[in-house]
Formats: sequence, C-alpha cells, structure tokens
Amino acid sequence: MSSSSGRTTLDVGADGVAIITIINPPVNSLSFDVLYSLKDSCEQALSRQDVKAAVITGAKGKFSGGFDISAFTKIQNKSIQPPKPGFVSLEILSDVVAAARKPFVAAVDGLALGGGLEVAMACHARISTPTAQLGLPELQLGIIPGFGGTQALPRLVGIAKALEMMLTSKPVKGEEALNVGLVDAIVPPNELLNTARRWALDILELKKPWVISYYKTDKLEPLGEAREILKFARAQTRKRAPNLMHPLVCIDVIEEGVVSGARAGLWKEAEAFQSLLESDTCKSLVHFFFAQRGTTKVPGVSDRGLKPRSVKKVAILGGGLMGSGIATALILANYQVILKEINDKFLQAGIDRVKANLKTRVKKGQMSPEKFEKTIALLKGSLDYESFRDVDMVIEAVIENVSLKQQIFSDLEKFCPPHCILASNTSTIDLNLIGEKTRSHDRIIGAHFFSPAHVMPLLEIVRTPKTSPQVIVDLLDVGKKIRKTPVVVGNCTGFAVNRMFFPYTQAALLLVERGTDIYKIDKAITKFGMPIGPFRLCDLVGFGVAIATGGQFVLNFPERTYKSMLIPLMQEDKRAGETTRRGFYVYDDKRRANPDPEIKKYIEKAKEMSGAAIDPKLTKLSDKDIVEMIFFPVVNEACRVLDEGIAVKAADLDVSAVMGMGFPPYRGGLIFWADTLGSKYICSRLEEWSNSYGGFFKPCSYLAERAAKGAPLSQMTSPAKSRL
Ligand SMILES: C[C@H](O)CC(=O)SCCNC(=O)CCNC(=O)[C@H](O)C(C)(C)COP(=O)(O)OP(=O)(O)OC[C@H]1O[C@@H](n2cnc3c(N)ncnc32)[C@H](O)[C@@H]1OP(=O)(O)O
Repeated sequence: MSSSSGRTTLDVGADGVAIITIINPPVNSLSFDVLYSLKDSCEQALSRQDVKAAVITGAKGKFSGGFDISAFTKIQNKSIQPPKPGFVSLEILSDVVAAARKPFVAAVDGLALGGGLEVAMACHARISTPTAQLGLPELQLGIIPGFGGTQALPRLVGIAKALEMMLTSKPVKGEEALNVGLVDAIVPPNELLNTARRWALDILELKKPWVISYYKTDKLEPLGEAREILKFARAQTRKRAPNLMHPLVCIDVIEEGVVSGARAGLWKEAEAFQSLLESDTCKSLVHFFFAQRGTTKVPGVSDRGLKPRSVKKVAILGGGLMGSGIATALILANYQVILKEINDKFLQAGIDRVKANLKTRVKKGQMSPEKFEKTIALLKGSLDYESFRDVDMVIEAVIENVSLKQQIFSDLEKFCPPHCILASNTSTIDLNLIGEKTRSHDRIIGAHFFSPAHVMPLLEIVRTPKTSPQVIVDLLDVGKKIRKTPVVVGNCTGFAVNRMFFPYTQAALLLVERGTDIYKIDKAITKFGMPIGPFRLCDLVGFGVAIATGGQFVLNFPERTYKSMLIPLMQEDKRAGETTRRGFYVYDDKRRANPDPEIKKYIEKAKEMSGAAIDPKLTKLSDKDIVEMIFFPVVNEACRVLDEGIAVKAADLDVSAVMGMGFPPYRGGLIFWADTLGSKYICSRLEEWSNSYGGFFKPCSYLAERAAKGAPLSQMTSPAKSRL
C-alpha cells in the first residue's frame, strides 16, 4: 500500500472509543488503499478488547470527498482491476460497519460527498458541523451512488428528498441535514470529536438509539405514494435529460430497495454501478471533471511557485451590461468595487443594473435582504480616476473602440498604482493594440467574461507574450474566488470560444441556403444536447452582435468564411432577433419561439445573392448528418486554435466548449467527443463536403496530420506554434 494513495489510522482513547481517521489529501478521497485500510481499522476496532465503540472521521477538517475519481479512469482503461461488485457496499459498509456489535458514529466536518457520505450513513449515528456539506453528487459523473447511498439516503431522509439530492447532485449543509434527518446533531468543529465519542458511548449504554440506516423504514413514504413519487421523478428526468440513462437507472435502483428491501437494493446498486462505470457518459463526465480542474495548470505559469497577490479593490470601467455583470460577480465574492462611468446618468444606470442583478437573487430566496445591503455597500460609483489610486485591478468594459481603449489604458497607467493589474474585457480587439500607448505591457491582460457575467461560469484569461506570469496567477486566483472556471488563452481574434462559435453559425447558414430546414437544424442540435440551436441562439444574442462579430471573422479569416447575407437581409427588415420579437422565429408575449413560414422569402433572397443552389441531399439530412455538418467545422476551428497555441491543451477547449458554448458535458467536451468519432472519420467527411461545398469545410493541417496518422486530436505531438 503506497502512502500517497491514502490510509486510515486508528487511535484508541482512554474512554475506549477508537477514532478511525481517513487520511488522503487534499480531500480524503476513498482510494482502494483507503477502503482496504478502512475495512482493516473497522475490523480491528471490532476485535480489540479495549475498544467499546468507534468514531469515523476525516483528517484536517474534511470527512471525505468520496470515492477516488481518478480510479475510475484506471478501471476503465483496465490498468487496475476493481474488486467484485458489492465489496464496499455489502462486505465493508453493510456487513462490517452497519452490522457491527459495537456502535459506530461518523464525525463529519467539511465534506462528506459521494462515497464519503455513504461511509457516514453506514454508521449508527452522524454528528456534523453546521458548515459541513453532505451530498451524493455521483450522477454528475455519469454513475449512481455505489457504496449503498441509493438505499441508505431514502431511508434516512425519505424518498422525495433523497431523489432531489441525488438527481440534482446538490449537497445540503449541516443545518438542513439535521432538519431532514441525515445527521443526528450539529456542533461546532471544536466539539465535534468529543460529542461523537460521547454519542457512541451513549448508544452503547442505550441512552441513544442504535440505528441501522438500511433497516430504517419510518421515513420511507408508503408504497403507493412512493411509486407516484418515483413515477413523477422518471417523467421529469426524461424531460430534463433525454440523452441520459443513468438518472433513470438510479430511480430503478431506489425502487428496488423500497419494494424488495435494502439488501436486494444494494445488490442491484452494485451491478448497476459496475456497468455504468463503463459507459461513455461516465468516461466523458470523468474526463470533464479533471479537465475543469486542469485549466489552472498552465505550463510556464502555475509551475513557477508564484503565489497570487492579494486583490482587494477592483475598478470597473463601464457600467453597461458587461461592466455591471462583472461588478456583480466581484461584490458577490466580497471584493470592493469602484464602477466608473462618464456621466451621472450612465453611472446610475450601471449601479441600478447591479442592484437588479442582486435583487433577482433576493427574489429567488438565494440572498437575504441584509446580505443584499452588505453586498451592495461594497460598490461605489465614480466619474473620475481619483479613486483609482489604491486599486489592485482594473477591468475595462467599455464599447469595442480601439482609440477609446488606448486612451483609457494610457490614463490608467497614470492613475493606478504600479502593481495594479490592467485588464480588458474586449472580445475582439488585440490586447497589444490596446496597450500600445503604455509601457505596462507586462500587466495588461484580457479578462473575457460571457454575458450575463455574474451567471456564466467561464472566464477567458487572455495573455500576450508580454503578460507576466504573476499577473496571470493573480487573475486565475480572482477567477476562482468569483467562482468562474478560468481558461488561459492566447491573444487572437475571438480567442477560443468565439473562434469555435464562428463556424457553428456559418455552417448552419450554409446548410439553410442549400435547402436544409432552419427548424430541423435547431431541433437536431438541441436533440444532440445543446441548450438551443444556432438560429435560436442568433435570435437570443441579437443580429447586431451576430453581424458585428461575424464581420471580425470575415476580416481576419476570409479564406474560410461562408458569406451569407441572410442575417443582414432580415435585419434590414427590422427582424433583429428576440428583442424585436422577430428573428428566425417569431416570439409571443411569453417569449415563446414559434417557427415563421415568412422566413423562406429571406432565404430565397440570400440564395440569389450568394448563388447557392438547393442540393437535394441537404434537404433530407438525418439528425446525425446535421450534427456532423455543424460541429465538424467547429472541431476543425478548434484544431487551428490548438495548432496556433491559443489554447495550451485540448482539455481546455473541452471546458471552453461546455462552459462557453453550452456543449453537453456528458459528451466530454468538443475535442473529447471528436476523438470518440476519430480524426480519420472527421477529416474524410470534411474533405467530402469541401469538394462539394467549398473551402469552408477544408480540414486544417493539424486535423489532416492527425487523421493521416490515425492519432487523436487531443494529442499535441509537437509543441504548438505558440503565439504566447
Ligand atoms: C462509489 C461512490 O458512490 C462514488 C463516488 O464517491 S464518486 C465521487 C463523489 N464525489 C464527488 O463527486 C466530489 C468531487 N469533488 C468535488 O466536488 C470538489 O473537488 C470538492 C467539493 C470535493 C472540493 O472542491 P474544491 O475545494 O474547489 O477543490 P477542487 O479543486 O475541486 O479539488 C481539489 C483537488 O482534489 C481532487 N479531488 C476532489 N475530489 C476528488 C475525488 N473524489 N477523487 C479524486 N480527486 C478528487 C481534485 O481533482 C483536485 O485535484 P488537483 O488539485 O490535483 O486539481
């Protein structure tokens, strides 16, 4: 057993209570070594004469973050052999811990997630701290709880609450855990161990109940009601996640336990867990879990031992939609923010936007009125730069105008302290150009948020070759604190996300001008798992934005642009998307989108202008063909982004696609998905379309090279032609 993959320790106190501690930093995950050691420690506690009862806890204030997720990949690629089904749930947790002749109590602080909570639920009682987080988030990984959670949780908290916790993967905090019956008491962290050991002795002395979670039935709804709840959950799940099997499997497994008893349920759970582990969904979601955590690991930046500097006060220039959204995200994370505008009217409008963003939270019950007051007090307005003298970071979020930005950055250099990070939220303009009139290139960086900035989870951190690693490390830290997933990218038109979005819309326009139905395209794309199709998306962002960003690409990448006049033609006719209630769809009072037959007239005109002819093959494309014809050009562009060194690794583009474009995470992200289809296949299809429909589809050299070798696209063999 290697110490690096964790262990448990056993210490017996003078009171005869054995403290079993899970130790596997950073989150005390349950590796196989930990699990074998846990079994060992529990058996020792049971066999030793000097032990009367046991408490299971986790080292350094964390009970356990659950089963070691990295072991999933090892099982999937057969580099380790998993123990037989039911080894943990039945042989250890049910038959050793729950069935023990001595009381076991879990002392939970920090995290008890997945397998961690399942260990705690096998104990005869649970004591937690108020801030502890308890949950079964396994469904997020494409599996179901596999250490008995599907059976224990419904018996402790009822089927309805258990389903909610499992299907949403959301943990509950100590207080709620107590209210729903998941824990027996909450105490401050410094009293946790003592309370737990006393509780264990009380159980032994029959002063507290000796409860075996798997045999508990008082919280289970009566069978008829249970069946109704399960039926409703199935219907909701089918609607919400039509492409996913595992949530339905989870419901089936819960039902088995309710109908046939927990033992039967545990067996069904063990078998289902084993087979789901091999599913593509699990492989994709596990990849995505690590990809998300890998974005902060940037070669040449995060490996230099640099510590993030403290950022306390941030100034934002521009109180428009983006600026106010960014301000909201920052004050929500307790940063002091100065919002600067050019006049009182704009400033007030900006502050009002921030207030409205927070009030939406109050309305939804996510923020108390007191917290609202405290949070908004962190925001100060300003019309000049005087208050910028002690800011640690500035984020410029004004309109996309080069000379205006240049002027702003040269002013910032004069007013801000020398350590201050100078960030721009530009989505199109070259950062070198923005900083041209300064001598501060080392502290100029892009902080590209996605709208609405306080909601969207992605932050593109854009560096130039001159941006200092320290400034990148600082912004990575701010990104984490405001709960964004930061992806570090190089400086180019569109960075990573917009570069990938560009061919997405373009491919859709090309198909429509050659006979594919607009609504069929949107349907096929949403069926694939995107939240909305390309045309519904254009309506949502508005044609003004679509034309402006499209224009940037035409300018920069003319050789691979499909020039369609469809959107400009519609805009001329005052159909500019959802805000005008007419775009590719017409919108009713409730913002419901309905297809519009009138659209044909614009398509006809656009076809005349581009000279495109109807292709009978394209009028009857299957859903699969539509998905491929829209997404393979996106994959092709992503390959160029990798080749140019704009992104440092393929997994970063997976995260960007999921968090910036809405690509389904259960497909692992764009490049991961592409690799499941194979570079050869993608390249040959692009070549075929390139011959029929032009250079827009032409595979780039990165893709063609990998296809020739049969290599995966994620494999970056030679160092990228870095622009960094
Ligand atoms: C059989 C069972 O039913 C199956 C299971 O238990 S499946 C696992 C269920 N548990 C989970 O899904 C929890 C997953 N983890 C998380 O949600 C979050 O990591 C957390 C809430 C525990 C901590 O979040 P946070 O403090 O932001 O730290 P975060 O950066 O995510 O994680 C810290 C490190 O721990 C690792 N880690 C976290 N949970 C892990 C786990 N269960 N297994 C292996 N590694 C894990 C992360 O990869 C990261 O590693 P890195 O520093 O090398 O990148």
